[in-house]
Amino acid sequence: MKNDFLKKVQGHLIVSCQALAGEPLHSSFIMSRMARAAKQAGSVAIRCNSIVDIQAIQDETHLPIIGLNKVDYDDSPVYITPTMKEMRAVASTGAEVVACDVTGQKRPHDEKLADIVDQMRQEFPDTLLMADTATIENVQEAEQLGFDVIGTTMHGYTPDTDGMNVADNDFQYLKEVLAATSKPVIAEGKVDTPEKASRCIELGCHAVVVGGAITRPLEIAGKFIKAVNNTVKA
Ligand SMILES: CC(=O)N[C@H](C=O)[C@@H](O)[C@H](O)[C@H](O)COP(=O)(O)O
Repeated sequence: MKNDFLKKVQGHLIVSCQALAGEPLHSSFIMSRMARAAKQAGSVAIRCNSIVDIQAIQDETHLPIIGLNKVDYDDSPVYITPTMKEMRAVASTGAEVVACDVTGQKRPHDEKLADIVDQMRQEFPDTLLMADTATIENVQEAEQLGFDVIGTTMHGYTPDTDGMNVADNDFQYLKEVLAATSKPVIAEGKVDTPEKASRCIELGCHAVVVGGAITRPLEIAGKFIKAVNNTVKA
C-alpha cells in the first residue's frame, strides 16, 4: 500500500530546501534549520536534495519528504536522481516520495526509466514516485509509466524548453499539463510570489512547491539589490 503523502499535502505549499555545493548555504545543518522555519510557517512537507540533507531534515522536522539526489554523470544531461542507484538510496531514507527526471533525455549508462520504475515498485512498494517533467510529452510518458504524481520541475530547464516559465501567460503551460493528465500535479519551478503559489492551487494543482523564493537568500537578496541599484533618486 502506498503512503498517505498525497492526502497530507493536498491544497498546500511544500517548501523546497536545497543548496548545492558552491551555494552559500550548502550545509545539511543549515538546510535542516531552513526546513524548521518552513515547518513553523506551516509547510506540510519538504522537498530536499541528497541523502545527508534528507536525513537531517527528517530528524529536525519529522515532516513528509520529497527526496531527490542530484548527481552529474559524464554521459548524460539527466541529474535529478538519474539512476537506480540514487533512486534506491533516496527511497532507503524513508522519504515518502522519490522525485526523478522524466525529460525523455538519455540517462547515465543508458539506464531505462521503465526498468527503474519496475525495480522501484518491487523494492519500495509504498514509496511514491514523482516525475520531474519539462513538456506535455514527458507528462504523458510519466503517466504511462505509472508515476504517482507529476511535477513541472524541469519546464524551462531542458534544451526544448530553455527560458520558458511555468507562470507565463497566467500559467498557460500548467493549464495544459492539468488537461493532459489525470494524475495529481504539483506545480514547481519559478513560483516566486505568494500570488503565483495561490494561483497554482486555484487552477487545480494538488500542491505547489516553492524553493528559491523562500530558501535561497542569494537569489532573494539579488532581486532587492537589482531593484535598488536601478532606482534613480527623485
Ligand atoms: C531545475 C532544478 O534543478 N530544480 C531543482 C529541483 O529540485 C531545484 O533546484 C529547485 O529549487 C526546485 O525545483 C524549486 O524550484 P524554485 O527554486 O524555482 O522554486
